[in-house]
Amino acid sequence: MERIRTDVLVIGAGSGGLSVAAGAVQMGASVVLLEGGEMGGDCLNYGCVPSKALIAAAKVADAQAHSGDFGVAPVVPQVDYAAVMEHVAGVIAGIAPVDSQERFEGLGVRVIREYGHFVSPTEVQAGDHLIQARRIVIATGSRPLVPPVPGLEDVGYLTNETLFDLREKPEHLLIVGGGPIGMEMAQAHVRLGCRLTVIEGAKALGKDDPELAAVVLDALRAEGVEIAEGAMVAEVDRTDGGIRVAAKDGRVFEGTHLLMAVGRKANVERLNLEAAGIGTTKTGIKVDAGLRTTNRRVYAIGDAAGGMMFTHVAGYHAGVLIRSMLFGLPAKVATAHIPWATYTDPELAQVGLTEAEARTRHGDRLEVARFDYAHNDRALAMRRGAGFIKVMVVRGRPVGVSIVGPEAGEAIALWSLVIAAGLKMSAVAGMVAPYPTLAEINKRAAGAYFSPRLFDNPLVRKTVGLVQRWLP
Ligand SMILES: Cc1cc2nc3c(=O)[nH]c(=O)nc-3n(C[C@H](O)[C@H](O)[C@H](O)COP(=O)(O)OP(=O)(O)OC[C@H]3O[C@@H](n4cnc5c(N)ncnc54)[C@H](O)[C@@H]3O)c2cc1C
Ligand SMILES: NC(=O)c1ccc[n+]([C@@H]2O[C@H](COP(=O)([O-])OP(=O)(O)OC[C@H]3O[C@@H](n4cnc5c(N)ncnc54)[C@H](O)[C@@H]3O)[C@@H](O)[C@H]2O)c1
Repeated sequence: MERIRTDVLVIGAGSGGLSVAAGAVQMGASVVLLEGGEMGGDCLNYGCVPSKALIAAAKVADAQAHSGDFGVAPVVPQVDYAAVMEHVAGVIAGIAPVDSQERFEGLGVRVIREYGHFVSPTEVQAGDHLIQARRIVIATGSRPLVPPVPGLEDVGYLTNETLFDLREKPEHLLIVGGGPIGMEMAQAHVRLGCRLTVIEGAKALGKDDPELAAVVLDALRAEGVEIAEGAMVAEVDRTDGGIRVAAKDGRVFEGTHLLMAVGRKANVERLNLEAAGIGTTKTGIKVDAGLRTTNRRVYAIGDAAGGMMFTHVAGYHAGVLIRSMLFGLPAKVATAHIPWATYTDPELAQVGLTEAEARTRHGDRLEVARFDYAHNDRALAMRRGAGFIKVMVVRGRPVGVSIVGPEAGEAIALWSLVIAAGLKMSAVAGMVAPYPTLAEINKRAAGAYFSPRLFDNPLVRKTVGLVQRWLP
């Protein structure tokens, strides 16, 4: 057994763990990084990167099929599914060097390719290594949650960890779960020529504002995705031609392949947390506002901490930790400015409170400013005028923004800054966006907030009248 002493031990080399390791080592700490699976974690290998690469291929197919409106003869896309998946693998391979063992060793990190588990409050064993660390960061991520549905294990099913290994196009893909994974993969596959059924136990895209989710669901249905809501899966079995899924209310769905996308489970079981006195919650490792676990020397970040499960959250957590672990400065996580986006077409994006949440919290003080993509010239030039922005404003400051429309995920970033910096709507109104851009939607929403105050205001009219009389 090799004994190692280090300042910082990071368990898990995904989005969160890599950011902590890179930051800590470059600021002078000695760092050991453990990874039992693939360097880069879920995002690079089975999550964001492959899903967005697949979505990009599907967009190309969709553009071929719908080019007629632009005066370019449409064609029925000839999709080589295996080649599409090779494109996905190629994108992963292109990004992989940034997350690789070689790169991190080059930075000075000691990388050990083993799963780790606690043997005491300050020690972790990984293979033949016993690592004692002043600070330990758990960044072990999450895996697909697979519910104990009768018949499921016998029929064989896909998850995000196996989907991108497929090389034969599914003829009829059944997706259980209408969250972001389910809806992104549904649209991508229907555009690549699969039949598609989403079986959702409650409401599809249920974590988003229902008014915005409806725009996305309508678009997916129009493209041929069958979306069954209120269909909680009860049983699964094999038929001659494929797979049958029965819902609790008696509805039955048949297809050739089954993708389970019903949520995530934090990776905590392997860690032997009891040995370190680290507590858990229903969703992950218990942490305080500074991401400290119930063991003061140990932190948990990213999906393992069980909160918002996004790559940019794991990265944000890493930044907060660097501040507190390396400099001993007080640092707390905030959530009000954390955006998320679902990369369907149209995209769905949110930061801060939804309208319903803002109404509950702020009551009559809430004002909602809206603007439609139907009045955004760039969107019209692209024939993509469906969608809108809603800005929830309290006393002149945005407390939440919801956007559905083309590239909504790009547009939401500005509002994260606005909320993080506590800026007012006047700051957004004062910005100049180049014409014609989709980003103008943000300024126009601010304009929509101020226009009733300026245009229908008797005081403003009277003042302007007076000033005009005095002006030479
Ligand atoms: C299909 C899909 C699409 C997604 N798309 C997006 C998106 O578009 N945008 C977005 O922001 N987020 C997206 N996400 C979420 C995103 O992938 C995660 O939030 C992010 O990867 C979390 O980072 P992490 O560092 O917490 O964990 P991970 O990236 O999962 O890394 C954890 C690592 O720890 C390792 N590990 C686990 N246990 C141990 C142990 N005991 N010892 C050593 N190593 C261990 C694992 O092997 C893994 O490599 C998507 C997720 C999925 C599944
Ligand atoms: N664009 C992005 O940023 C992105 C994309 C994909 C995933 N992610 C991350 O990964 C997480 C997991 O995504 P997800 O879509 O798996 O989970 P999710 O929890 O967001 O959605 C799962 C859906 O499955 C439904 N469901 C649960 N049990 C069911 C059952 N037995 N039968 C039928 N339906 C059932 C739920 O009602 C829910 O709508 C997301 O919450 C997000 O954090 C992010």
